[in-house]
Amino acid sequence: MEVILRVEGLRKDFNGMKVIENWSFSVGKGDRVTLLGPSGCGKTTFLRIVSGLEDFQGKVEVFTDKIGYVFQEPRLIPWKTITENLMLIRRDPDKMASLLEKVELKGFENHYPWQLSEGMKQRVNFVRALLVDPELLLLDEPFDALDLKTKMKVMNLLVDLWQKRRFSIVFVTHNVKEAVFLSERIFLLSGRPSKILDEVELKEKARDFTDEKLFGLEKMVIERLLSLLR
Ligand SMILES: Nc1ncnc2c1ncn2[C@@H]1O[C@H](COP(=O)(O)OP(=O)(O)OP(=O)(O)O)[C@@H](O)[C@H]1O
Repeated sequence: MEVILRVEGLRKDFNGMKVIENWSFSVGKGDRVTLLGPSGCGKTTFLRIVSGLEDFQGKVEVFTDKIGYVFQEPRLIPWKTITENLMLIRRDPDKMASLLEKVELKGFENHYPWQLSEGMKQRVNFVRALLVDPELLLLDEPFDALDLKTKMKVMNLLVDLWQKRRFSIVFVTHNVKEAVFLSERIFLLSGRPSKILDEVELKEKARDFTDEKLFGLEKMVIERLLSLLR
């Protein structure tokens, strides 16, 4: 397996408060991995560490500089239009137009963030991350602001793009269904200070959000989690 991210003995504390406790795992090229854990267990902190925004103890090796980061909230510059926000990342009008069309934002290029709904801004957040043709895509619970229909569209877009380009995905969330739908491997995290309790490998994949397989897989992960937390 060609590794894109290797984590060994990772620890993180903030002023003596232990957050991450001895995480070790690797993510291969083209892998889709989820870190599933409760609020406050260090999921965002981990993505910040991978992006080089946070110091830490242990070893974290990232074997690409093409990282796309979809933040939990859109983080757009309010006084710049959608086009201007995206151009800050990469000047590629064709790619930008094609991605905006895919997330149904064609026609909103010259709008300002305050003129868009939360869900629309979050879709711009996705476009911004995909614009760099990432080899490693970091997703920080980015679906919460999206209504069900839009969420399914954005997830299907991600799956389509992944099938074509086979970038690696590291998704952090507390949502079991989303984890099961978007990844093949799920690391189950404890509460803070968070440890990796177990790793679940999903041999089957659900076709879409209504596929019965999804509910079976979700149930299996929930049962595993409950047995670990007992
Ligand atoms: N810069 C910081 N200074 C001090 N404490 C911090 C800092 N950043 C995060 N923390 C603390 O570290 C812990 C983990 O935060 P983090 O945001 O990584 O959790 P999370 O798992 O992403 O939570 P959520 O699912 O609610 O987004 C929290 O207790 C948080 O208060």
